[in-house]
Amino acid sequence: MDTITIRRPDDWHLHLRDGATMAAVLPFTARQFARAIVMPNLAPPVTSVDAARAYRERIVAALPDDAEFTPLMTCYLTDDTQPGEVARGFEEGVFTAAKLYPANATTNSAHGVSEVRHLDPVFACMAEIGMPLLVHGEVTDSDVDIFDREAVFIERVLAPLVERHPALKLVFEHITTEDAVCFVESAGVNVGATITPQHLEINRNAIFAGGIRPHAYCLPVAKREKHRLALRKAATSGSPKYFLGTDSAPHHRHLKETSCGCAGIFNAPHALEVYASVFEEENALDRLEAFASENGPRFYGLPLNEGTATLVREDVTVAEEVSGGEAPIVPYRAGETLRWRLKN
Ligand SMILES: NC(=O)N[C@@H](CC(=O)O)C(=O)O
Ligand SMILES: [Zn+2]
Ligand SMILES: [Zn+2]
Repeated sequence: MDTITIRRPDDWHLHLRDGATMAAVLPFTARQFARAIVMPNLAPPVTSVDAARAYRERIVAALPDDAEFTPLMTCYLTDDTQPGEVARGFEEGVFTAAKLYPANATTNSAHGVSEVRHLDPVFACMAEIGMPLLVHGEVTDSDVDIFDREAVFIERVLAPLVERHPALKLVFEHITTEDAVCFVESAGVNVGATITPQHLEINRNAIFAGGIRPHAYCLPVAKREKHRLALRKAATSGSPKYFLGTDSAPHHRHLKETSCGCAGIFNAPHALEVYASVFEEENALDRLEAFASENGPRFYGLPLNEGTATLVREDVTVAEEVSGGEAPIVPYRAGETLRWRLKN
């Protein structure tokens, strides 16, 4: 098989940033995906219906003329979030979901939630109206080893949360461990997960291959090989619980290549091609469409896209860097050759 045509895919986890950076990175995603769940971790974060509406307008205004792309907005939950604001945003079609960042877990999460249980009234309201909760699943205690933060989060925060709100639609975002796969498997149909291209391709060795590799660093950090294998198995299993979420997280080159580099991998330019290679390596190309284009909208209760995307078996070399507005950004697998090319 040298060509694959699938229903046009969506990205269920994306960072677009704002301003000139957003305008520079947006065309990459609009070329690959019909819709994307846009993360709200701007500075300051998107915590209100008005802020999300304004951000959505800035994104739409920055789209290339020929783009067919719909941004789906999210509400950043803080200790002060009121159920009424979240519900109003959902009912007015501004918020598609709400995002839970444990305070200080990742980029721009200083305003995140300090005690998850305190937001139970918000979660109860979301369960009632069928609004999905998206979770960055890592504890932040400095005494927990960074490679254990996802597994400990499941035990201390996520399992109790799901038990308290059994009907809540919940997406465990960018899962990186076998523990997360086991948790998702054991939970009800209302619990799903996104999986990034990099966590299917690299394990933690990639961060230290011959020296320190800032462009392989994201959060949650890549784990041991056995976890990568569990993620590949889950993504390609055909289970409707797993769907495509790139977590493309652009940071300018100088903010990655420095003594304290930012977390985040910019994979938007070739995310679909990378997923296709993974599915091919797992002999599961026939399941790529479900993962990329069907499981996400079905979980969210949104219509499937009408158009198609075609991948051809042709080498494509990833750029060494791309323009990121004020400064360049280094894409995932910069300078390397990929085996599939998205045609359009
Ligand atoms: N994934 C990352 O490493 N970084 C993301 C935040 C996030 O998704 O946790 C970012 O906004 O840069
Ligand atoms: Zn995250
Ligand atoms: Zn993210």
